[in-house]
Amino acid sequence: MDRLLVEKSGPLHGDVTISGAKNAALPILFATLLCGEPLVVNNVPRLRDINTTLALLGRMGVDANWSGDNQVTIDASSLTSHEAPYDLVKTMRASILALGPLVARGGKARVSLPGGCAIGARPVNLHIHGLELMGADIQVEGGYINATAPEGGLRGATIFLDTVSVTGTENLMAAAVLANGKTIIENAAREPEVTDLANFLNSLGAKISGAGTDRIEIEGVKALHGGSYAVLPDRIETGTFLVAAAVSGGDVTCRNTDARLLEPVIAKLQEAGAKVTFADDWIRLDMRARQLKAVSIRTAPHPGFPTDMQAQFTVLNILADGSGKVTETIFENRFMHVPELCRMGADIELEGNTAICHHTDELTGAEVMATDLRASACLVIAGMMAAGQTVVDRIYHLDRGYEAIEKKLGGLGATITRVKA
Ligand SMILES: CC(=O)N[C@H]1[C@@H](OP(=O)(O)OP(=O)(O)OC[C@H]2O[C@@H](n3ccc(=O)[nH]c3=O)[C@H](O)[C@@H]2O)O[C@H](CO)[C@@H](O)[C@@H]1O
Ligand SMILES: C=C(OP(=O)(O)O)C(=O)O
Repeated sequence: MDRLLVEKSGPLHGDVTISGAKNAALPILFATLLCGEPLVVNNVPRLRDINTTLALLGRMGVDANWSGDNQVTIDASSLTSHEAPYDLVKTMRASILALGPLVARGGKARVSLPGGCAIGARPVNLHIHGLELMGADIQVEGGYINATAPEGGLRGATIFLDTVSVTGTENLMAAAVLANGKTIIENAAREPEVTDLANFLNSLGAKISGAGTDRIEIEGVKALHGGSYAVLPDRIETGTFLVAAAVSGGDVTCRNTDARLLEPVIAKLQEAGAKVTFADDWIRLDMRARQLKAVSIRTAPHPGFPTDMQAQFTVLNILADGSGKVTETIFENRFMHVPELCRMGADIELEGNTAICHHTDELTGAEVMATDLRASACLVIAGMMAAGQTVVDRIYHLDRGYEAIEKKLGGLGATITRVKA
């Protein structure tokens, strides 16, 4: 298993180019199952999760391949299988996004249940319930969801989501594109990645309105046509680099990104004392000669503070002056990074779903274990601020969601080496 050796860094300086968003690219790639004509998707990040998705699409008979550094070309004109098997699904929960498109286009789907993961149980009951309201017959057996569309295909329906679910909204929105009649999703997720998926599908002839609000309407169409689309920038990768710049006292400009995607994160960075400036496609954070102050955050669905930035702000707080409370409201077990940070000398008290983070004079390098994607990123940031060397193990988590993170941080002055297993 690959590991990262992270040395203590000085202030980070320079420019870093942000990749396309993993959480937009994944639903977009699965939604290509809806379309029988050729498609090109640009600004796709080179990630383990994307390769898993291409492999899954390949198993279904889709011709899906890299055709450029960050370009994927797809031909899903003939589907030869409607199954997403456990061996691939177990490595990536987002595989559940195959369910809606498969049952909408091919009339049936057999998708392995993704199971829980380090951050929580993460059930998919809302995905299943929504498809049932659209007329699908669903049986869960032997760890698989077996779904069959009714005679004549899925029917439009009004779906109230009990809980705001990002991939739940995306799965149902995608399925509704080829359903007969109108579907309304109430209490829909408003994340920018949901809007990006809607924009992609509309560019192929879908009729979706209201994406980005909590009420999405989809008027079903008979078929989608081919086209090309560029995935939006990764707001979580951007936020991770901004936090790394802030804790190091540096001056970093993130390019190929969009500040409008990061309003809650930028607001907290400014509250923490950072100078943040931005224009259309860049964000600069300047922390030189400024004092870092702890901030309290509470995760919430968009436009609230993103849970995917929670671990990074936990590190920010332990390195800042004062104490800050980090409250996690989305996932029941998303503090696995806390014991690892404490092994590096952090002073954090866990009380239920709140981590109370106190200023720590100096972190010390240690051998730490990455438990999930954002926890891994937070351990890399902590390692750059710790005396001596930090060894981050199990970085396959990191490779799921960050494109060449050690190279990008290296370009800003960090010393991080990947050791191949
Ligand atoms: C690939 C992708 O886009 N992943 C993101 C997506 O995950 P994901 O879409 O899996 O997360 P959800 O928005 O669905 O989860 C939100 C909450 O709803 C619960 N829930 C969800 C579905 C369901 O059927 N029943 C149910 O109870 C979950 O357990 C969780 O407590 O949104 C999360 C919340 O912003 C992010 O952390 C993930 O990075
Ligand atoms: C939790 C995340 O991803 P996933 O839903 O793919 O596990 C994440 O991107 O932080």
